[in-house]
Formats: sequence, C-alpha cells, structure tokens
Amino acid sequence: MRYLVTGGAGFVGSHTVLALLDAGHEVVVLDNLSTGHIQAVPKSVEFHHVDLLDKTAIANVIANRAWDGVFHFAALSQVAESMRKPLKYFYHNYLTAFNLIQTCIENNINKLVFSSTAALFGGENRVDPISETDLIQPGSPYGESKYMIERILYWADRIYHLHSACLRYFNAAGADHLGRAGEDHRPETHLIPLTIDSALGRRPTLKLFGTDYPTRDGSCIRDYVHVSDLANAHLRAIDQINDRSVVYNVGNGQGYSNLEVIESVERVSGQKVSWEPAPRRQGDPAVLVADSTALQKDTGWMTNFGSIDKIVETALLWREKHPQGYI
Ligand SMILES: NC(=O)c1ccc[n+]([C@@H]2O[C@H](COP(=O)([O-])OP(=O)(O)OC[C@H]3O[C@@H](n4cnc5c(N)ncnc54)[C@H](O)[C@@H]3O)[C@@H](O)[C@H]2O)c1
Ligand SMILES: O=c1ccn([C@@H]2O[C@H](COP(=O)(O)OP(=O)(O)O[C@H]3O[C@H](CO)[C@H](O)[C@H](O)[C@H]3O)[C@@H](O)[C@H]2O)c(=O)[nH]1
Repeated sequence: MRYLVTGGAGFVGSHTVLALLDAGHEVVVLDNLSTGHIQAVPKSVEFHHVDLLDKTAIANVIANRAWDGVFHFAALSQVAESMRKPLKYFYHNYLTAFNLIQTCIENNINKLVFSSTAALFGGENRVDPISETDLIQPGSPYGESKYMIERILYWADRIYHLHSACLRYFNAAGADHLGRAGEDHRPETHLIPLTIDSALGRRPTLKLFGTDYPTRDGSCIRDYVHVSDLANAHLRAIDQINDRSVVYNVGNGQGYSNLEVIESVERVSGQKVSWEPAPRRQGDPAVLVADSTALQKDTGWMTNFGSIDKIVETALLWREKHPQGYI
C-alpha cells in the first residue's frame, strides 16, 4: 500500500511511519518541519517539505498518483498556547485540515486517519473512563479546533464518501523500543520528557502545575499510551474504514497522576526528581482516562507497553542516547 503521512517528521507521525514501513508499506511524508525533525524521517522515505496552508503545494504531491490512504498528524498541539492564542489554533488547524481534505476529495482518495484528541472532553462533570459517546465539551481552543475537523470529516464521508478514522489520543509518550525515534518537542511542554530531563539533571526544578485538583493526590490524572502502541492503532484503524467512518478513543484505560509519573521516573532512572508546586495551567482538565473498548473490540488492538514504567523506560533510553534530541 502507498500512504501519505502529514506531520511524519513529528513525534507520533514518525513512529507511525516506522510502523507502516515495518508492515511493508510505501510511505510518503509531507511536513513543514515547524516542530518536526528531518532526522526523524527514515532516509528511505520520500519526503516533501510542504506547508499544508499551501493548497497548491499539497496538490502537487498528491495529484496523478495512486494512494491507499492518508494519515493526518500535522497540527499545532499545545493546549496552553491555544488558551493564549486561540485564533492561531483555529486558523492553522482548521485550514490545514481543510486544504488536505479538499485535495483528497478532488483526487478521489477515500481513506483518511486523523489525529484527534482527548482534549475534546474538557468538561468537569463527567465520569472516567471516557467513551466515544461521552459529551463533547472542548476545554481549550486546541480541542475545539480538532472537533471542527471531526465535523468536516463527518460531512466529507456523508457527501463525498471520504471515509475517516478519528483517533482521539489521550497522552502519547515513550519512544521506539529499538531506539529509532523518540520525543523531541522544542520547547518541550510534556510531562514525561520534562521529568526525565529533571532526573538526568539536564533541567532545573520541574514545575508541577496544580496540586489542588479533586484527585487522589491533588495533581492531574492522565492516561499515557505508548507511542508505538498508538502507531499500531493507526494501522488497525485504516483497515476499518473501507466502507464506513469510525471514531475511537485511544488510551491505556488507566490513569496516572502527575505525582505518580514523577515516582515512576524516579523508580526507572534511580534518580531523584527535583520538583515544586506551581499554579494550575490554563485549559487542563483534572482527569482524562480513555475507554478504548470500541477500538479493541473492532480491531483486536492491544497495548504492548501498558505500564507507566515501561513507557518511561523507553523514553529514558532515547533521551539518554540523544541528550540534545535530534541533531
Ligand atoms: N502528543 C500527544 O500526546 C497528542 C495527544 C493527542 C493528540 N495529538 C495530536 O497528534 C498529532 C501529532 O502530535 P505530535 O505530538 O506528534 O506533534 P509534533 O509537533 O511532534 O508533530 C506535528 C508535525 O506536524 C508538522 N506540521 C505542523 N504544522 C504543519 C503544517 N502547516 N504543514 C506541514 N506540516 C506541519 C510539524 O513540523 C511536525 O512534524 C497532532 O495533530 C496532535 O494534535 C497528540
Ligand atoms: O512542566 C510541566 C508539564 C506538564 N505538567 C502537567 O502534566 C500533565 C500532562 O501534561 P502534558 O503537557 O504532558 O500533556 P497534556 O495532557 O496537556 O496534553 C496532551 O493531551 C492533550 C489532550 O488533553 C492534547 O491532545 C495534547 O496535544 C497532548 O500533548 C498536565 O496536568 C500538566 O499540567 C506539569 O505539571 N508540569
């Protein structure tokens, strides 16, 4: 199969590219390298330095070739930044997806897998774990921008038969267990890599955002899913959309508090993490844990890296080998 991957130089995209190659598929990556890294794209992969805001550039890559499907990872994805710059998120995430979807329709592509998010479920009054039918209530412009794209995809299916899988990831973390790829956001905003860097003495004291949430220890609870398990969910999801569209929540089904993540990093690294309480970060819901039963039932998807310690272990190994990230 030949697949187009937007955002394939980024964290989740690069791990999915590896999973696609491992399964014997041909992959073409389209990325503007705004947050991704060319070093994360295997040399054997055809790469196009394209910004999805430029519809003509997208069409130049897609037109006149046969495609078996598209994986759309490219986006701006920082919840906190979206609270400060909401219009940037609506403009960028909506328009890039719009350009891509329109080009897919114009070129008779009929399968698209989309990186949606747990940030759709921002409401405080709901019960975890969260299933696909739970109330959608984005708690940030980032989450809202992803929901807007889910709605375009809904209508693109009904009217143009572009079938889609919207995968609402919870917290992607970890690194390829063979060390071929890892997490390198600049600046890094995610808890696990920041905590690891604190343990390795490469960062000053970690700020723990919020210690007064209504949770078991006062810190937020998140559902961490290993990035390679998440990549695998994409390969399974695309097989589900030959004649229909699907929406799946993707997580481990188990929540860890921020303090429990710190404990895991200390356990796995054998080092103390220096941290201090800090005010809540805007846009953060207290708890986000996935019910991924639908994905498991439909596709047989299971996690290989279920425990937080395993996830942290792979992330730590990559970080130890790549102290400067991709260079
Ligand atoms: N990391 C998570 O925990 C998480 C959770 C839920 C959803 N998501 C979603 O998954 C996707 C991937 O997340 P990630 O953590 O890998 O992010 P990332 O920043 O590492 O990857 C995004 C990639 O898209 C590229 N890109 C961004 N804007 C582009 C544009 N206009 N044109 C072309 N390329 C562009 C970047 O250069 C980068 O390579 C995003 O859509 C994100 O919203 C991530
Ligand atoms: O220095 C830090 C960084 C993070 N946190 C806390 O750690 C938890 C996890 O934060 P991350 O930034 O690692 O992840 P998020 O849950 O904010 O975000 C992830 O899940 C979201 C869905 O809710 C989005 O999809 C987003 O793209 C994805 O990265 C949050 O409580 C956050 O406040 C800290 O305490 N200190």
